[in-house]
Amino acid sequence: MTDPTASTALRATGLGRKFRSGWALRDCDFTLPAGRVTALVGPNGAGKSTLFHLATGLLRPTAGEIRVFGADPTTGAARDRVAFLAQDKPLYARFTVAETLRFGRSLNRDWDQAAAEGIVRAGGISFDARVGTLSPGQRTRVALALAFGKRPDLLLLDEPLADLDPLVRIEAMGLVMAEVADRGVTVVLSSHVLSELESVCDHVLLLRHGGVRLQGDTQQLCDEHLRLTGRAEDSTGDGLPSGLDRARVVESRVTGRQATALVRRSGSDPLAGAGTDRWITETPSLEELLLAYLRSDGPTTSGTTEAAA
Ligand SMILES: Nc1ncnc2c1ncn2[C@@H]1O[C@H](COP(=O)(O)OP(=O)(O)OP(=O)(O)O)[C@@H](O)[C@H]1O
Repeated sequence: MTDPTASTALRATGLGRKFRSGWALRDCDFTLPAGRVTALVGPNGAGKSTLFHLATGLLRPTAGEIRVFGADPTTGAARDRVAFLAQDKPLYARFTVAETLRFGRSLNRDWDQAAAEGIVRAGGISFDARVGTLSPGQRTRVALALAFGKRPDLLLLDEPLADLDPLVRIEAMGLVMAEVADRGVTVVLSSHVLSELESVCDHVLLLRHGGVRLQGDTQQLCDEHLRLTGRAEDSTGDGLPSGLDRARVVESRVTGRQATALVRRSGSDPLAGAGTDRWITETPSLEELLLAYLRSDGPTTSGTTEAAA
C-alpha cells in the first residue's frame, strides 16, 4: 500500500492520449499536491475529461504515464482510493436511493454507510424515492453520497454541478468543501464557472489544446503576475508602454482608449524603464489570471511549474 500521507496525489510525466481524431492530451507534465483542491480549467475540448479518464484508469495513456499516489491508476491500490463523479452522474433511474447506496456498499470494501446516509438525509431526500424522480440537485447529492461513501483520498469531479441552479451549486460545493475540511480529501474539480473557483480552489491546472499552460498554487500564481491598465499608447501597435518587455505579456487588449495587459513578473521588474507611471499595476484575481491564459496562445509559464513541484 502506498503512503496515505504522500504529498503528491497525481503526477503526470510526458502524458499523452491519442484518439482517431488526434491527440486529446500531449506531452503533459504536472504534479497535483495531496490535501489540496485543484481547479482543472480549459476550454471545450482541451482534454479535461480525458485527463480524468486516465486518472481513473478508464483510459490508458498512448504516451508517458500518470500516477495516483504513486500507483498505476488501473491497479486496485489506486482505484480503492479514488472516487470519480462524471459530468452525466450515471445513476440507475429505477433504483431507490436506499438501493443505490446498497449498490455502492456492494462495490466498495471500505464503504462508510453512515457518511453516505448522512449526506442524503441532510438534503431531505427520502431513501424510498426512485432516483429517476429526483431533481438534478437531489441526484447530485445522491451521487456525492456515493462518492463520499467510498471514503476516497482523491475525489475527481468532472463538472458535476454544471446543470444546477446557483443556489443548489453553492449548497453542493459546500458539501464537498465540508468533506474536504473534515477528512483532508484531495479534490480535482473541473469547471467553466471561473468566478466560483477562487473561493474553493488553492491550486490550478490549466489545459489548452491538450497541453499544460499553467499550473501551481493559486496565490503564488496571482502574485507572479501583474495586471496593467492605462491609456493606450499611440506610438506602439499594441497600445502598451514601449519599454515593456513583450516576452512577459501573457495577454493584452485595447478597448476604446484603454489598454489592459496581464504580465509575468518573473523575478526582475518587467516594467523597469518602461515609462509606466501613468499605468495602474495590480495583482490580478484568479479569474483574471485564468481568463488571460485561456485566451492566449503564449508559452507555458515555467515558474509556476516550480511552484507545483
Ligand atoms: N472517446 C473518444 N473518442 C474520440 N475522441 C475523443 C474521445 N474522448 C475525447 N475525444 C476528443 O479529445 C478531445 C478532448 O476531449 P475532452 O472531452 O477530454 O475535452 P474537455 O476539456 O473535457 O471538453 P469539455 O469542456 O467540452 O467537456 C476532443 O477533441 C474530443 O473530441
